[in-house]
Formats: sequence, structure tokens, C-alpha cells
Amino acid sequence: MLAGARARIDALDDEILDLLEKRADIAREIAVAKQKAKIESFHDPERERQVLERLAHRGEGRFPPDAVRAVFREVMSACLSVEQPLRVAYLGPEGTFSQMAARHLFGLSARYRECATIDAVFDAVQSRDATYGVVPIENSTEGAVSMTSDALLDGQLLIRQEYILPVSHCLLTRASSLSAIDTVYSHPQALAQCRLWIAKHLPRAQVVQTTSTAAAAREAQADDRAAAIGAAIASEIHDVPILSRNIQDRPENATRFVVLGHDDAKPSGRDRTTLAFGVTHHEGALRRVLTEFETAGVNLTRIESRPSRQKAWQYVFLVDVEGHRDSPELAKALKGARHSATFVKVIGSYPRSDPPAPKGKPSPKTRGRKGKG
Ligand SMILES: C=C(O[C@@H]1C=C(C(=O)O)C=C[C@H]1O)C(=O)O
Repeated sequence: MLAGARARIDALDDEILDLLEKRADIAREIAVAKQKAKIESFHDPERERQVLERLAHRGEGRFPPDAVRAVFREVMSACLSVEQPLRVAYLGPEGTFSQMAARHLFGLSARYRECATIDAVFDAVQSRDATYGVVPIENSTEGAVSMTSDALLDGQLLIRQEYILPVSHCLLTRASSLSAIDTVYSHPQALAQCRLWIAKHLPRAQVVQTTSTAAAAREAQADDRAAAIGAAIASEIHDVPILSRNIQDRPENATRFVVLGHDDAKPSGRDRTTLAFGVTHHEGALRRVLTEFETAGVNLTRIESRPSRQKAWQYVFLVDVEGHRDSPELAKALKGARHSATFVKVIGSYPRSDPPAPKGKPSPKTRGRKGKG
């Protein structure tokens, strides 16, 4: 019985592998076709999203939809690596949420390069040492990541994809109880996302900032009276046990990451555009620019102001709007904004990514079983 079933699994695995080889051959054909058509980016995130969603819904549930996504994520990562190996820079070191986001977006077959700072990720892509870069842009609890905003404003790179990663923090420590902890290490963003938890559970501990959550885990590894706040994956990588899980103040805590490149994405039908503009110091100047979007029927999803860094007390505004810059509505709004603003800079159009459904409540799309289609 057992031997027979295993023989059937072996036969199926052979078939699956033969099919994967055929799939990789077709990916090579597509690479040639893209080269002929002078398409610069072989990587096509919107096509990948469609492949994953179609297959996750097509399954009958005996192989879980999340596993379908995970398997085909790697299949596509491998097929892409035979077309054109991707080099992806991310904010390291290993064990950070940026690494989790990069792996989710590009799979295990991409070549990764960890960078010590957000600016270094921008530099790696700008100099073409990396094809793409993955950086955090905002957190649902803490707001904008200002280093990313400033680098987007100053540089030439464009956003071509976004991904919202649910961020669940753990307390990593070799101490056996909270009372044995003197010092808590973490990145300022993570500390801020767990501020109330720290005040309640570790009121006497000294709080020390580190350059990353993974660097904090290394501190906790070295000292059994220290703890780090970081991702569960950092516990494995840096060999520090988890004492408490889900310690972020807001259960729905999530970070939005963006992929940087030299070109942005084609319209997908559900897009977002990030742009920046400046206004003069006159009454109603900001309102006039915003009215251009309103009258063109363009919905604003985020607005942030940053110091211009050219003159004190002058500001630039970074906004996210719904739609692609090539759409008639947004093209019209941008034309109007160019008249009302001192400058307008488009930082990229890319497919919109939905925030993840809360745990235990599957999104309407994935609920229940669907027939093959
Ligand atoms: C094969 C293609 O190129 C890449 C690989 C894909 C895949 O393996 O399915 C999908 C999109 C691209 O990132 C394609 O564009 O179809």
C-alpha cells in the first residue's frame, strides 16, 4: 500500500518536473520575443500577479491556495532566472522585514544584495549594480519612512511595484522571563510600533536604537539580559529564542514596500501613481494643485509634506493617486498641476496592491471553493 502510493507519487513528481522543464523552455522563447520587441524589463509583475491569482482560484482547495501561490512564486522566479537573472538590492542585513518583502516579490532564484542603508539601495539600482531595489516607504502605524521619501525626491529612480507586508513583531531574547531583561534593542520604526507594549511589559528596561531589527537580534544573541524586537525569521537566522509574539501595538500593523527601477510599469487597469510637487508661499497654492486632481476625478490616497531642503520652511508634497499616469484623467490632472505648482515630478505608476485580509477573515475572492475555469 505504502510502496504503491509512493511509486505513484514518484511518477507524478517526474511528470511535474518534465512540465517544469517545458515551462522553462517557453520562458526562454518569451525572453527572445521580448528582446526582439525591445522590451527592457523581462520581469513583468502584473503578469506574475495574474498567474498567481488565476491558479490560486483555480485549485479545489486540497492543495491550499497559499501553497499554490508559494510554489508558483518559485516556479516563476526560476523561469525568470533562465530568461534574465534578476539582481535585487534590499535594506539588509538578513532577517529584516525588507528581506521578507524582497523574497516574497522575487522568490529564491533572484540574486540578492543586502545594503546597509536605504540610500545604498538607491545607489545600487542607480549604478545598475542591481536590477531592482526594495525599500520600505510607509508603515500603517508609524507613517512615512522619510529616508525613502527624500531619496525618491532627490533621485531619478521610479517605483514600479508595491507590496504590503503584514508586520508582526516578536520579542527575541535568551532571557527566560521579562523581569530578567535590562535592555531592549531595535530599529526606531519597530520600537515606535511597540511603544505601548514596551511601556507596559518592560517599563524599567533601557531602550536602545539599532540600524535594523536584525542588528538588534545580534545584540540579543550576545547578551542574555538583552532583548530585541524583530521578525520571527530573525530568531532562526540569529539563533535567539522568541519570548513573546505579536507585540506590536496595533494588530493590523503593516509596512508598504516599493520596488525601484529605471522604468515604471505599464497600465494594468488598477494602478497607483506616486508624484511630488512644490507650491509657492501664497494663499490657496496647495488647494489649487489639489483641485486639479479633484476636477479630473482623480482620487488621492496619501499626501505627505517634506522640507524642500533648498530653503528653510519651504516644503514639497509627495502624493499617491489612483490611476496610471497614461490614463486620460491623470494626464489631464498632471497637465493642470504643472501650471499651478512650481514643479511636478512623477515618481512612477504601478499596479495597486491590496492590503492583506485580516487573519481568519479570507477576502471574498478567496473564500470557498471555485470550479476550474
Ligand atoms: C515568462 C514571462 O516572463 C517572466 C516570467 C513569468 C512566468 O514565469 O510566468 C511571468 C512574467 C515575467 O516576470 C512572461 O512575461 O510571460
